Amino acid sequence: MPHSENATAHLIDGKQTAEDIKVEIAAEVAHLLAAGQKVPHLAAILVGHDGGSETYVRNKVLACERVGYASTLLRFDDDITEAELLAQVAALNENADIDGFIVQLPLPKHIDPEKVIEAIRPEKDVDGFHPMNLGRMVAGLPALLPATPSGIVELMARQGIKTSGKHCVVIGRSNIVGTPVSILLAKNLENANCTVTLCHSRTQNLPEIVRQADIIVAAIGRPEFVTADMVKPGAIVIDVGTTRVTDANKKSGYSLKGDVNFAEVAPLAARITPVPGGVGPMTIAMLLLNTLRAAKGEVYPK
Ligand SMILES: Nc1nc(=O)c2c([nH]1)NC[C@@H]1CN(c3ccc(C(=O)N[C@@H](CCC(=O)O)C(=O)O)cc3)C=[N+]21
Repeated sequence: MPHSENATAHLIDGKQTAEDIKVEIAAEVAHLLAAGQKVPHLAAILVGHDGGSETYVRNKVLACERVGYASTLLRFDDDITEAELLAQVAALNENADIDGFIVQLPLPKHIDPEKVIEAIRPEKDVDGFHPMNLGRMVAGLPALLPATPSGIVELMARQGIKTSGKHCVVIGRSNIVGTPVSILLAKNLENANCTVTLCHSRTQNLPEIVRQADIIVAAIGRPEFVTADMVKPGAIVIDVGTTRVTDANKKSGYSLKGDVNFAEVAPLAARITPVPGGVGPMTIAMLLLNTLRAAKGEVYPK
């Protein structure tokens, strides 16, 4: 179905799909309550005052309220020491009421994110960033899966996009998105079963490789990096980018730009995710799902 006439008819509605998932989670929470059990409890650590991080963490807390979870937000100034932050992580590890927690990234430069992530108990690591969860994911063992990558797989599955056997080109090799999504897409998870090519900043002939993709996952963090000349007509385009750019016409003072030049690429694509309203809301829905799985001891029995 190449060359769509209507620029919105072929949008992949991540916001609606995330809503559907939240409704399913809320029903499970109602069951837990009816059975006299405690509701899942998600905690988030936010260090500093990065505008984007504040928005995402606030969205996560709001999403908890929506599905009936308990939530705790721990805020610290960006002069918190690494030792203090590690002590906060240890306290959440020990707190039996907390089922899962995240430490919002990025962290200030004087704090080593790897050290902080490794300090999180794998069974409470609802971001799926701990090496234990990453290793289990790679090995195909039950694991808490990172939210954006599993959200991308879930989104395509729920939108009826057939990915099995297709060539997926992932652009970007970050620990949070590019690397894990390339692994998940190659697995049988939700019948993903893609043939995956992972491109990055050192890739030669990148446009030529991306043009071979049936499915493009753009996770570079550079606004409008993917242009029309890189897209095969009829491709599926998943845009993971959410860069804030100043925009005097917006009340907030900024607008969100994806990694795909939407105006150019949308007319070529069979299906495409918008920014906002695509992958972002799915990330939050999958975080909630991970929290439920952690609370139920699904991956690491309690
Ligand atoms: N420990 C940790 N875990 C993360 O999962 C994590 C993180 N750190 N650091 C930053 C990135 C980014 N991220 C997003 C989550 C939701 C939206 C989202 O909901 N976006 C909305 C728009 C929100 C807005 O208006 O800014 C949308 O695309 O429709 C975007 C980005 C999670 N991350």
